[in-house]
Formats: sequence, C-alpha cells, structure tokens
Amino acid sequence: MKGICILGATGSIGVSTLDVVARHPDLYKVVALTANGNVDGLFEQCLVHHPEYAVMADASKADALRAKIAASSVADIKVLAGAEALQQVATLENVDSIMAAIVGAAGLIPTLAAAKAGKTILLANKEALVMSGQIFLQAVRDAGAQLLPIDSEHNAIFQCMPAAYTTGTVAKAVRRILLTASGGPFRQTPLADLDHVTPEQAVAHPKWDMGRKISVDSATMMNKGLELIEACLLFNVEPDDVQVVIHPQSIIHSMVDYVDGSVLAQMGNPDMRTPIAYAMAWPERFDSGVAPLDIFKVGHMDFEQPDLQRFPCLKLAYLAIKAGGIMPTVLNAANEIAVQAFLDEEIRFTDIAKIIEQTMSQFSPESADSLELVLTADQQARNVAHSLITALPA
Ligand SMILES: NC(=O)C1=CN([C@@H]2O[C@H](COP(=O)(O)OP(=O)(O)OC[C@H]3O[C@@H](n4cnc5c(N)ncnc54)[C@H](OP(=O)(O)O)[C@@H]3O)[C@@H](O)[C@H]2O)C=CC1
Ligand SMILES: CC(=O)[C@@H](O)[C@H](O)COP(=O)(O)O
Ligand SMILES: [Mn+2]
Repeated sequence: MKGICILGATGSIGVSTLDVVARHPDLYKVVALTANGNVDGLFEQCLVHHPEYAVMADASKADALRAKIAASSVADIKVLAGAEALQQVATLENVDSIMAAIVGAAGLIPTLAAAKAGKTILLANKEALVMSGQIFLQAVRDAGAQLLPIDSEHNAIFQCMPAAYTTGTVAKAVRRILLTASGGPFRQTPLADLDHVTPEQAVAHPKWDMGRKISVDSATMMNKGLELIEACLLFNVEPDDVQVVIHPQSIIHSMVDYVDGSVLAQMGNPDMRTPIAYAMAWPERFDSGVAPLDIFKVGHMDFEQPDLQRFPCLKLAYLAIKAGGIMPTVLNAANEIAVQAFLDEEIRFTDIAKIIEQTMSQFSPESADSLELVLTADQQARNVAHSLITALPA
C-alpha cells in the first residue's frame, strides 16, 4: 500500500488523480489533500477519501474548513493552513508519492521539498520544473527521488523510451522528439480577430478539460513552449532535438524518432487519467477508467507545422531555453502574470506575448544555479511584467 499526497487536489489534475486512486484502494491510500481557497471542494473530497490531513494554502480559509470537518463524519482529519503546511504534508513519513498538481510557481517549494525527502514525484506542475530547471533535477538525483512525468506529452515520451529515461542513455538512440500540440481554440481563427478574443473563448479547449491558466497557455501555445523546456530537462535533449507538431485530434500524445528509423507513438483518448494511471502503476499498468480508443471513429490524423506568427509565445520559449540561465524562469513568471491579467480582462489576448517579450528583453541569461537566484529572478520578472501591464494604454 502506497501513501499519496495530492497537492492541488481540487483542480482538474487533482480530481482525475482521485478518480484513479478510488479505483485502486488496495494499492493507494490518500494521506493528504491540499487546496488553495476552495473550501467546499476540499471538504467534499475529505468526506469521500478521508485523508489524515487537509491543507488550505490560503490560511484565511482554514477555519471555514475546520468548522465543516469538525461537524462531519470525518472529524479526525487534521486541518493545516498556509504554504508551509504544503511542505509538511508533502514530506510526511507515510507519504510515498506526491501528485504535484498545484498550478504555477506556487507548486515549486512543496514539490522541491518532496524531492529532497526522496519521494516519488508525479509531476504535472510543469511551471515548477521550468522555473527551477537543474536545481530541481539535482535535488531529485541527490535524494534518490523518482520523477515521473504526468504531462500527457512527456508521459507519452516516457512510455516510448522508458529504459532510456531511466538509464540516461537517451541521446545516442534518439534522433528527435516529436512533441504534439492540439493548436488550441485559435488554430484557425483569423489573425486579425485574436486582438478581441475573450477569456471564455480562450479557455474553451477543443480537446482537453483543464484549469483556466493552462487552457490559456494552450491557446497561446505557451503551453507547448513550457513543454519544450520540460522535455529538454526531463529527457536531456537540446531544443533543436524537439520538433513541435500540431496534431488537432490529440490522439497521439507525442512520438520518439529513433536513429534506426523507428518512430514510436503513444496514443489514446485525451483523458489525463491515462498518464496519471501509468505513472501511479509504473513499472506495471492498471485500469484508469478511460474508455478504449475507437480507432475507426478517429478515422484519420492530421499533422501541421506551428505558425510562429500566430503563436509568438512558442518562439519566446525556444529563445528562453536556448539563452539558458534565468531566462526560462523569467519567461514563466512573465507568462503567469500576463495570463492572469488576460483572465482578469486587464489586457488583450495578443498582449500576453508582448508582455513576455518585453519582460525578457529587460533580463540577461545570468546564472540560475541556486534556488535563491531562481526565486529572485522570478520575483523581478513578475515586477517588470506588472509594471508593463500598468503602463499599457487603457
Ligand atoms: N489539467 C490538465 O489536464 C493538465 C495540467 N497540467 C499541469 O498541472 C497543473 C495543474 O493544472 P490544473 O489541474 O489544470 O489546474 P487547476 O487550476 O484546475 O487546479 C489548480 C490547483 O492548484 C491549487 N492552487 C492554486 N493556486 C494555489 C496556490 N497559490 N497555493 C496552493 N495551491 C494552489 C488549486 O486550489 P483551489 O481549487 O483551492 O483554487 C487547485 O487545487 C498545472 O501546472 C498544469 O500546467 C499538465 C498537464 C495537463
Ligand atoms: C493534457 C495536456 O497534457 C495538456 O498540456 C495539453 O497538452 C494541452 O493541449 P495543447 O496541446 O493544446 O497545449
Ligand atoms: Mn501537455
């Protein structure tokens, strides 16, 4: 029996993880669940999954959860509050695996704490890896932690080269990685209309049901930019070894092109329970609840080159990873600020890339080889992005 802590339990990945966990009560026990401010959502999950701990990262919400728990059938659950409590539950002795499913930079510190404690990290929170890069990977290596990718593309790549991933012999056998992308909701929208698209249109992903931030990232294709950086880090390849391929059906979740001419693809219905179940059962497999792929219904599959004029964020991500140092941290921070401003209707969709580009132009690729340097760059980039947004004409 493995103990699992789900950071970000109330989100899209958290809910899918609990669905998979519930199918395997003989293999997994929920030790801790965390949310930011969603008291009702976390309380409902506590009633069903009865963890030992429930954490409200927004400490001001903890008393509301405490009151509900105290008056319920699960009154023995310990309710903790604040960001430090995330680290506490991610490193508990009876936690074997953590699902890192907090959105954005807020997930870095608890996920890093779990890595340093030698836990198995089921990594959905790509921003944590992108912003901290080698620091995170070194922490995993130093502690003998196990890092398993949840992001559907990286999980697919892992499935197509598991031995190489675990032995570090990737570079010799692999010609390139084909990183698939849906193209998002604006793949065919006339370019002139992109200035006026709304947050609701942007979060209406054609294939995946996800949180709002990652959905906007898919619409700008910054999601693929972050995933490019994630792939370079996880699989120890260069940016030019990763080809982004738009595949609107989202049935192939990525491919690996080997030097002998073999191209291995992982396919399946677009449902995150598949990569979650793969990582949770690894190196075995178990049921995820996902319906079998009806290949006849799929019928055909299309592949396109990404248009960097339509998707400038993808170009910015290539520039950031090639520049190295703090630039991926700066890219990620500026993107988080710009996406939130777009969701809050403070800026236009097309301003997102402009804010990121202008923020990046104010930084040079200085060293990112300590957590302190990373966190400083992250904060400075957020400040710059904020001031650029404030300076935009109304
Ligand atoms: N959704 C998907 O299919 C995929 C997601 N990912 C990645 O997984 C991560 C989660 O995505 P997704 O589930 O869609 O996101 P959601 O927005 O649906 O969920 C985010 C979760 O994080 C919690 N959270 C938000 N802010 C904070 C904070 N400051 N401190 C602590 N907890 C916080 C939320 O709590 P609350 O509910 O209380 O606000 C919620 O539980 C992202 O990094 C995303 O890129 C990767 C691949 C696919
Ligand atoms: C499900 C998943 O892994 C997402 O990251 C997905 O890739 C988003 O779709 P896009 O390909 O449109 O970014
Ligand atoms: Mn993905």
